[in-house]
Amino acid sequence: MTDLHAPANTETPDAPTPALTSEPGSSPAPAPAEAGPRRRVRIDHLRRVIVEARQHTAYRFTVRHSAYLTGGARVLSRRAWDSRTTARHERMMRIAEAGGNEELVQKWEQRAYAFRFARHRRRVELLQMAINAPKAIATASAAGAGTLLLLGCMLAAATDDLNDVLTPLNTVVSFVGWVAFIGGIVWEPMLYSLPLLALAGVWAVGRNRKTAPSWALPADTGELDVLPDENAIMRALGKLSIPQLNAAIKEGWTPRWVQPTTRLGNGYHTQLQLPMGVTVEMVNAKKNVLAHNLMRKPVETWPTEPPNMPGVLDLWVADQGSLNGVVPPWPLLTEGVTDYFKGVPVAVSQRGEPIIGKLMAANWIVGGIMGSGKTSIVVALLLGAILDPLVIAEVYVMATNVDYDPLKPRLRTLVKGDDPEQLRAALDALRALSNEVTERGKLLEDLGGESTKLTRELALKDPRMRPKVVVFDECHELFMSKDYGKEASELAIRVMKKARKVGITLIWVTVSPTADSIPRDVTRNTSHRVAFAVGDQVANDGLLGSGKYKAGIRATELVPGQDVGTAVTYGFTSKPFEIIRSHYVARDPEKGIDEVTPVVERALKAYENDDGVWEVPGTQPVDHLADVAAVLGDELRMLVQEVLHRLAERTPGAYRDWGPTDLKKALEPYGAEQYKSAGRMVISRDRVHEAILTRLAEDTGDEGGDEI
Ligand SMILES: Nc1ncnc2c1ncn2[C@@H]1O[C@H](COP(=O)(O)OP(=O)(O)OP(=O)(O)O)[C@@H](O)[C@H]1O
Repeated sequence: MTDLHAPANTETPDAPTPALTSEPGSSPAPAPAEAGPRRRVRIDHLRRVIVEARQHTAYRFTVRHSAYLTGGARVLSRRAWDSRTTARHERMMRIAEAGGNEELVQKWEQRAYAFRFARHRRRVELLQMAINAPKAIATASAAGAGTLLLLGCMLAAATDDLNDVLTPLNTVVSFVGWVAFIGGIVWEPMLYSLPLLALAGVWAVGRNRKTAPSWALPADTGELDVLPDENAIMRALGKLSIPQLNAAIKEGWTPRWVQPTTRLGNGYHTQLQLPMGVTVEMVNAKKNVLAHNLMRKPVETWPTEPPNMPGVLDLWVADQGSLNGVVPPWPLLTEGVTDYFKGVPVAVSQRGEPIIGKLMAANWIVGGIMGSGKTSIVVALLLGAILDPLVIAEVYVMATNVDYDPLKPRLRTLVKGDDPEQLRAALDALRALSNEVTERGKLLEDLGGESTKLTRELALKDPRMRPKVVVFDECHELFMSKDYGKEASELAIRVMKKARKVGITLIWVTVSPTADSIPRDVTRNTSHRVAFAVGDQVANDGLLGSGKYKAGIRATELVPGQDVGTAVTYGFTSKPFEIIRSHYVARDPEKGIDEVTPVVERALKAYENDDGVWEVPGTQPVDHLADVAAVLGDELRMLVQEVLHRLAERTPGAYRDWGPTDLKKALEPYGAEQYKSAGRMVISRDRVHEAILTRLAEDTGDEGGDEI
């Protein structure tokens, strides 16, 4: 028993099975474990040879042109097949069915039926013709011969020569003979050249459709793709691997260009209607590929859906590298005062236009990872704010840093640190603000009369109504505090809801913009949202609002360390979002750079000498008369629309939103407003010049009066 079982027991799983064992005397078969790597080495080697062969020009040339031929033949045979059968109809039905479009399915079904019916009729007619052909040929020949003989008889009668009876018949016969002779000569070369012509045609189709593998195609050295025009966009969309989009393109979809590609700021703007079954969200999910296809960085490519145009893809593609250029210096760096009620310059848009940060009736949230530029934009905003002598500024930084130290002389309060003591101070500030908004509300009622919100005149009337800017930096420390967080959240929401009208601006700054660290209602009630580079979708939507990431509004695409000072924002313009590049008021004590302190000194001086009167808000004094005169140039008269257009082009920050009424309001005091001429509203150059001269005379007169 033991012997019988012994061989079976000695077999190990690795031992070769009897069938695989080698013949006695032959070399042993290689172990299966060794076969794997060797085969892999051979495959790798083969793969390398194939890839290296692609480098050879002759090889690429051969493959390319052969592929043009086969590809062209494939395209043509497919076209032929499509035209002879109902394959195209079936395909369209499948697409319509997949898109749930019943109506379209039925339409294609009807077309397929009509096609089959017509084809059947054609075939029946052909068959009928083949049956009738011999009879028809015989009849035609007999009729022809009869006519020719008749002609011959008439000829013979006219010439009195019997031989002429057959003359017409002979002429026709010899003509046919000549045709056959010429045909015989031409036929042979034609027979040989026809396949060549067909081959050339097939090759041309293949070349046109670029049917060769991409590695074999000639290198495209053209710069064309850099311009994101309609063709480039179609090519880019076609390579997004969105099945519904690919199917539509394959079936010859041509989009409706709602807005053909036009130059807009530092980029190009296009709007197109997407085909059925393709949403803007689907395109957005492939935004990185789209950017790549358009030879841009994701942050330079902005596919969005305009709020009032469902199904339309709004695509703004920035110029390559437009985010890398230098941001102009802060306009108030060396001179100028501001007006809290008109806002302060903080950035330029990606399109190069100045961005004015609103303070009145605005609240801000600024977020982003460490070192992304949060403090710098808030410092620029604060510097702008304190350049208005009316503004009271307070800063609570719930961390220990020196970022706001240079502003201290002009700040009413600067609290720094994340100990309970400082958190408590921030909470107290919120408590005080909570009372203040109520008080200010009452004061506004008493002082304001008709006015529903604080104005400069009211703020000047009563020191208790001076505008106030309060910064809470690293505010998540306060909101997440076990002891103070809950109360702070409630107070923050309460203050923000009432602060708008009474001239209090809250600025929340955080590195952690999640629902746990910032109460949802704080974000919801914030008008100006600034997202510098953020780590993920949660932080993105925490700052910009829920659903923004999905809609393609993504600060996650800003590259940390590279896009410092660049932010995706909401609420700055009427657009669904705006990319801004903030001005940087530099300060680096180690390098001996300090642009902040001189501005603070200027602000302090203005504050101390404050007589409540200053010339200009914003960056530059805006002189409407001078600006209108400048855009009029040498024109005697100009249409109002043209003047507005030129003003907006010249100083977009001041005139972008202007309409005819604004223009009228600005020029009316000088008697230079628009009037009707030949049925159209125009501005007269002479009137504007006259107004400037009158103003000048008045100004000089005033100065002279003072001197006396
Ligand atoms: N707009 C800008 N242009 C150029 N450099 C900038 C800009 N903004 C910030 N920087 C540079 O980035 C550095 C970090 O900026 P900032 O302190 O504003 O970032 P932050 O997000 O507040 O960082 P943290 O969270 O660590 O405080 C600055 O010291 C400056 O060198």
